[in-house]
Amino acid sequence: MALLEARDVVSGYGDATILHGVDLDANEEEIVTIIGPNGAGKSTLLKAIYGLIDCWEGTVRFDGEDITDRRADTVSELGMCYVPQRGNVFPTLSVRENLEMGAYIKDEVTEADFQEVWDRFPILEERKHQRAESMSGGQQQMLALSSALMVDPDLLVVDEPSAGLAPDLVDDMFDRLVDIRDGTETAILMVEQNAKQALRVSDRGYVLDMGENRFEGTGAELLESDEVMELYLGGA
Ligand SMILES: Nc1ncnc2c1ncn2[C@@H]1O[C@H](COP(=O)(O)OP(=O)(O)OP(=O)(O)O)[C@@H](O)[C@H]1O
Repeated sequence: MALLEARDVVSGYGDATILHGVDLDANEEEIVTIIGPNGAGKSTLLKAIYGLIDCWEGTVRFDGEDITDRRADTVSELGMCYVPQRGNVFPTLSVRENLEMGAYIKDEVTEADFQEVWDRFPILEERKHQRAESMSGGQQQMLALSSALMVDPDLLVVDEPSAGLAPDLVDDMFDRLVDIRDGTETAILMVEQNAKQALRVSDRGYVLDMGENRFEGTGAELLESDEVMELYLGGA
């Protein structure tokens, strides 16, 4: 059984149906990337999985449990954390305070928890007393990921980890996601616009278009598919 199983998910906003019966799996310790055109429903799918919007039809199971109708905060307690694309840090709090907020569902935060973050992202230790808003986009993204990791999730759901990064920092961000997966055994489900670069580090990927599954396969299979390349990856 997969760690995450979304089946026939139908969802949207108001009376607009955006997802028309989408399927998606993520296995333990996998990096899974959803790609597709603007407006395809990628972010909406993450929100429906995590419980930020309702699933109108279909089911979402996580770690064997039906979470279809669970609210996002209770999904976090089960071990799934979500990092949105925007507004993912508390701007006026310091780096350290942000990490404390990230760990809110833990009974106790130890210095060892912080040390893990400092070891992974030394820049965050250097800036631990600075306000989050004073850091670069990439540093804030590292902080957002680190805050989510404070509760040792089994699955990290990330909406566009490379958003707003300078092009030469994008591959570095993906390498860091691989390090996180390898170092913490956390599976990662992400949506990405930098599709080719994301698929290179992904175990598996999905192409979503107009709220429907179009293609799925290993990262390498999608990159090698002429059709996917032509239609969704901007040609060879
Ligand atoms: N809060 C909302 N209320 C109403 N419609 C929304 C809302 N959020 C998104 N939509 C609409 O849902 C559709 C899918 O949006 P979504 O953000 O899921 O697409 P996406 O594939 O993530 O796109 P992008 O790659 O551009 O971020 C779009 O038509 C969008 O306008």
